[in-house]
Amino acid sequence: MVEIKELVKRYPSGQEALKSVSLTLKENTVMALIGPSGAGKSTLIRCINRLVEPTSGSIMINGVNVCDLGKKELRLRRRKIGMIFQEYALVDRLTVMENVLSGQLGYVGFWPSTLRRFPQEVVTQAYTLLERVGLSDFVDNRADQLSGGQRQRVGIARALIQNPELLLVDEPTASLDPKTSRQVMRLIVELVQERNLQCIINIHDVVLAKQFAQRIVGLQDGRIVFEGQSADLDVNVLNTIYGEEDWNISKKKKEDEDDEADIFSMGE
Ligand SMILES: Nc1ncnc2c1ncn2[C@@H]1O[C@H](COP(=O)(O)OP(=O)(O)OP(=O)(O)O)[C@@H](O)[C@H]1O
Repeated sequence: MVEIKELVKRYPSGQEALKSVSLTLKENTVMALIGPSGAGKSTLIRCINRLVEPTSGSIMINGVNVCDLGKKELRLRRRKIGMIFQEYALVDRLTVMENVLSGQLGYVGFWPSTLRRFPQEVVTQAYTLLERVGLSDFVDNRADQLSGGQRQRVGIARALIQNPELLLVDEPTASLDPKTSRQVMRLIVELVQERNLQCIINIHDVVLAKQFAQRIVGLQDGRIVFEGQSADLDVNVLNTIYGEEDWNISKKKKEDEDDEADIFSMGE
């Protein structure tokens, strides 16, 4: 379980990106963080594994307050937190297999120059994960030979090889086409369920958030302005989070024109 209490982040510039944020996340749950640009979503995700240092408050992950951890303890704890980034953060010149194995470096402790230096069970686990994410035919391909969707799948396998308890996912679909975005979101949700993980996804696409996350947290100007189930995410809630907008109409309607599709009811 993740329990965040009264989390504040003030950057040295004086910008208060998080203003007393509190939330709880249980196992087997995907939580989507939505909100306008600058609301504090990335800051919140990065505070959880202390890539950004919180100013005050507490972040309990399975009973441990990560804000209290010293350098060494933090390094150990981070092994239990998988991170999936927007731009994949793969090493282009390495193969798919080497990129996945690099997720284990926290455990192995140094960069083994050949696969043979990784314990056999780790290499076997990497093969199993690559099969699970649909990349068994690309094991030896260089990362820069892959499509965006395939690269994101490598990123997912790399995060999972550390056997994390918590997955932090930052804009996983930002550079992907709509179909690939859905496939990546579906894969993440399935893996969270299969492995009984907790998962927080920072995502701009509210339709994907509504379709794939169970819980939604809406941030605005560093504060939570909505927390609920995805079914509760309706036009009124969108107005609260992003400000007034006619979410279903793309242009002014002529009198005799048919109603436009209700984009936001997709998948309901
Ligand atoms: N390193 C930094 N130093 C100073 N201010 C920062 C820093 N990083 C972010 N901020 C500020 O903190 C606020 C929250 O930024 P953050 O990136 O967390 O928002 P976000 O919701 O993730 O935005 P986006 O959706 O555009 O990525 C913004 O006002 C931003 O300018």
